[in-house]
Amino acid sequence: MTDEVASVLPPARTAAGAVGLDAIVSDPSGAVIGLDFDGTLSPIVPDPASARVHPEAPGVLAELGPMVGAIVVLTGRPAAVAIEYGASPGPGPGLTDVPGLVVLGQYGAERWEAGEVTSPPPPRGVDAVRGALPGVLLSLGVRDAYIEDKGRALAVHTRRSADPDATLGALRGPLARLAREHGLTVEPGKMVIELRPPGVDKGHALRAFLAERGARSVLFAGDDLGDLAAYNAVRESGLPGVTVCSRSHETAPELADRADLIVEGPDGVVALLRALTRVLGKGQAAQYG
Ligand SMILES: O=P(O)(O)OC[C@H]1O[C@H](O[C@H]2O[C@H](CO)[C@@H](O)[C@H](O)[C@H]2O)[C@H](O)[C@@H](O)[C@@H]1O
Repeated sequence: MTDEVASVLPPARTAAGAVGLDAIVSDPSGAVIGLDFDGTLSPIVPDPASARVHPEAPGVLAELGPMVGAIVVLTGRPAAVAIEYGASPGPGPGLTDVPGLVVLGQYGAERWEAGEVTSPPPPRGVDAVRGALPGVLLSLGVRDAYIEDKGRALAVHTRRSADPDATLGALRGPLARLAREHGLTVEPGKMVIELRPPGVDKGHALRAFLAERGARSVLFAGDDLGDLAAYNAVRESGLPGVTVCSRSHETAPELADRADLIVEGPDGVVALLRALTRVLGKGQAAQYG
């Protein structure tokens, strides 16, 4: 990496991360840029339905898209919801304006691409859990948790409860039992416990996407426990790769410990993507100018 590039891009904290950044900069058409949605592209807010993409993210991604192999959003949200919440509130671009964007939703079970969503039908256990969940919460005396119905998964949020941590603690065991009884798995996250079908995670999803695109390098940015599987996929791929932690006061220590690069929340992610766009734009100008 030249001194000029190094002065624009934030430095990696690990040797593997430095190799990954080098590979992306020197051969951008082989790079896959993977991004989580909530907490990474979209600031965390109390009401899950009010989350919206960082206003500058789609514009930066729209510039970066043609410079790299692919940009993929890997999220626990339904793919169509990430697209909806990724819309521009004003005249600027939204996520649908990012050239070639793919969104892998519900931890990789769903795919949005070129305006089309593909999604397998939810397993029967999800219906059973949907029916049982309100009664389970009532039996535990939990009246202030919020159930987010994602079609093929149900997320129980405690961020707006009177005591979010205590409520989360009280729910952990019973929700794990409920999930087990109906063949589902539990996905813990920031003030949320999700009951979802097993068999996919962000690691599977990223591995398959890297193979599909014949990736030669990879960067993945995330902020929560569900993103660790994608961090594993970056390392296990054997490709030069960079794991990025979008940090906040509620980031689990494992995320920051295992990240090659730490940035401060979605603002930091956007700044990193902008720096990458600048560096790659200069490279292209030098090549063709
Ligand atoms: O994989 P992600 O894109 O990070 O999605 C993970 C979960 O994110 C959402 O919940 C989180 O963000 C909410 C809005 O900022 C916040 O209120 C909540 O406390 C966070 O856990 C989403 O609601 C879930 O469905 C996603 O699975």
